[in-house]
Amino acid sequence: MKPQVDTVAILGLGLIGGSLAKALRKSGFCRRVIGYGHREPSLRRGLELGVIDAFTLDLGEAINTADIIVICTPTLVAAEVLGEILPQTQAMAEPPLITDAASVKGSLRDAALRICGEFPAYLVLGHPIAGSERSGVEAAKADLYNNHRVILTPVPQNDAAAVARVHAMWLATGADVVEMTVDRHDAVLAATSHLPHLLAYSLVDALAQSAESDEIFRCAAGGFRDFTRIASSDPVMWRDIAIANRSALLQAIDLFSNHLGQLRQAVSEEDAEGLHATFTRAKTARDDFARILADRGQGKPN
Ligand SMILES: NC(=O)C1=CN([C@@H]2O[C@H](COP(=O)(O)OP(=O)(O)OC[C@H]3O[C@@H](n4cnc5c(N)ncnc54)[C@H](O)[C@@H]3O)[C@@H](O)[C@H]2O)C=CC1
Ligand SMILES: O=C(O)C(=O)Cc1ccc(O)cc1
Repeated sequence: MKPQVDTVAILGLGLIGGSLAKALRKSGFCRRVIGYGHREPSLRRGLELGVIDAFTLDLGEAINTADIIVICTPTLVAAEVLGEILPQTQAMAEPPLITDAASVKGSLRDAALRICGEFPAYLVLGHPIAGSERSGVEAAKADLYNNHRVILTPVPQNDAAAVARVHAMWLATGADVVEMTVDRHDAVLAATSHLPHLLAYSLVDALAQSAESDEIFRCAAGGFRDFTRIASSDPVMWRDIAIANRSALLQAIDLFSNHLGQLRQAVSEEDAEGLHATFTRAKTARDDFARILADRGQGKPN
């Protein structure tokens, strides 16, 4: 691909930023990818691994040299980083395009409004729906976003050319790019991602604290492993997500608690018909979901 921009700067070179850097370098979307962060060792490691072309510990340098800045730090840090960047870019005649990969969008939209008064045309919020329970630049993979969704959440104040450029950047990684409102994004992700992580952490924590925990974990089967894989995810990342998306997450928790309460009652009353109906509905929905994933090339249809 002929380079569409000169420099992309990745702020926070971990799994998500490192994977984006690798994918962009492989695709040729930009001439070079630079890393910025507060920890030199992981940036140096990124350079050794060929994830980035260069790095800087100077935020001003990253802002002044990049055409696109992608914030890939934990969610609450991303709002702080916007607080450092936007006062500088607001004073520039031709500010770089700014985007991000954080898992919650409303908290960043609100931070941008607080900092700038009105939403900057050149800030396009986004979220790749791809990742894993692993973190850090060592886990970065060039094909992480291939055949995965990226959700952009443009607002009316956005410049259409800025949105198109972020769209093109993610397309270059092999992703399928869709658009959604900020609030819809946060409600959907609360239900499909933030609640499942909370449940996995909760189940593992509850069992780990019980007196028989050693025996429970020794005897657990594949279903327990599948259900709890995401409880190995980074606690800082998920603490930030739970706080940043608390309002939508509380609604998802309440919906789920209510449903679990009904299932509890069905078990207690030996309501075989009710249990069977619930499990059948869920199996049909899960089988449909598995087929959607298989059609997108993301797994087997089961
Ligand atoms: N891990 C996943 O599966 C996914 C994560 N996300 C979101 O992407 C973002 C990054 O997640 P990961 O790459 O998994 O985390 P990570 O822990 O692998 O990487 C985060 C990076 O940010 C750096 N960092 C922390 N504070 C910083 C600061 N003040 N200034 C500059 N750099 C700083 C860290 O040193 C680290 O290199 C998070 O907002 C997360 O919610 C989005 C989709 C999937
Ligand atoms: O590990 C998994 O299965 C995930 O669910 C990855 C993930 C984590 C956070 C996101 O905001 C999006 C995707």
